[in-house]
Amino acid sequence: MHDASPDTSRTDPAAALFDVRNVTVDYASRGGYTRALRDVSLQIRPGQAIGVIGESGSGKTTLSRSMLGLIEPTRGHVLYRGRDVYAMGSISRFRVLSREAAMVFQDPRSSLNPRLSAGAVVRDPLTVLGIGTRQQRKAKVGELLESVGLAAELATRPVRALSGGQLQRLALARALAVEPSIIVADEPTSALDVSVQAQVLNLFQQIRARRHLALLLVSHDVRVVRFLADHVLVMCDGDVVERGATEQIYRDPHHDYTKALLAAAPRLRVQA
Ligand SMILES: Nc1ncnc2c1ncn2[C@@H]1O[C@H](COP(=O)(O)OP(=O)(O)OP(=O)(O)O)[C@@H](O)[C@H]1O
Repeated sequence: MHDASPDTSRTDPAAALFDVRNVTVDYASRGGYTRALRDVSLQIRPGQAIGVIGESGSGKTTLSRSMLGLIEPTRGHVLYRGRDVYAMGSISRFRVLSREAAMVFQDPRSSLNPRLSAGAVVRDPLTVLGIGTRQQRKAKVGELLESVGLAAELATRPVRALSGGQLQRLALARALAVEPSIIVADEPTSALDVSVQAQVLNLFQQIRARRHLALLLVSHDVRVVRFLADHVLVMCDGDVVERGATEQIYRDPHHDYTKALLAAAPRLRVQA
């Protein structure tokens, strides 16, 4: 395996946010099982952006979900700041991970409740986790909307009245509400029009830099990963076949699968 990354695994585990150790996930299927992940290890440190690329079915989503406490590994361990996620009770697992690791999904139209107002969407995680007083939550919603480039007045608008780009900004504001250490984004721009994809990618980049946020970015779109991630994991049929610093992998891929994946991708134009 080509491993150009000095800090994705094996190095000082105490400093990692996530430390995924030899995780295997099997799904039961009729007459047997599907091995979605095979002995996968990785570490994510504060502020680090890791991209996971691979074709459909390669195990990207299973990896991110197992890190978020949603799919228990068949073998191996997921540690968050040194604590084994699946050794915690389900309530502490929820409390720790929902405060520390926030998700942004592919399609905000299906992940956000269309009947809620934009403000309620952002306020919800604060209310559920009991963060701040009512007044503090209200003020924070306005700040969060503005931090993702949405006018604070949008707080009263229903979700269904917002555009795709506005919705993904809203999803990011919701994710930021709990002041997480890491954002886990699964195909965050693939449901958006091409014209707004670049804006949303730029926003992710700015917010990450401003808040020193770590990012786990799952995408089949290798251009998106190149733009946002410092390190890349290349997955094929549940295996990590290559990993390393993004530019190194993109300029000099070693594995045939990575070469094919990169060769198939068109160029992405993002204004800096
Ligand atoms: N709930 C499930 N039950 C059974 N098999 C599953 C389940 N979820 C995923 N799989 C299988 O596990 C493998 C990995 O799937 P996964 O969704 O993690 O891949 P992916 O790379 O995220 O794909 P995509 O880009 O299409 O979302 C695939 O073979 C898939 O069919």
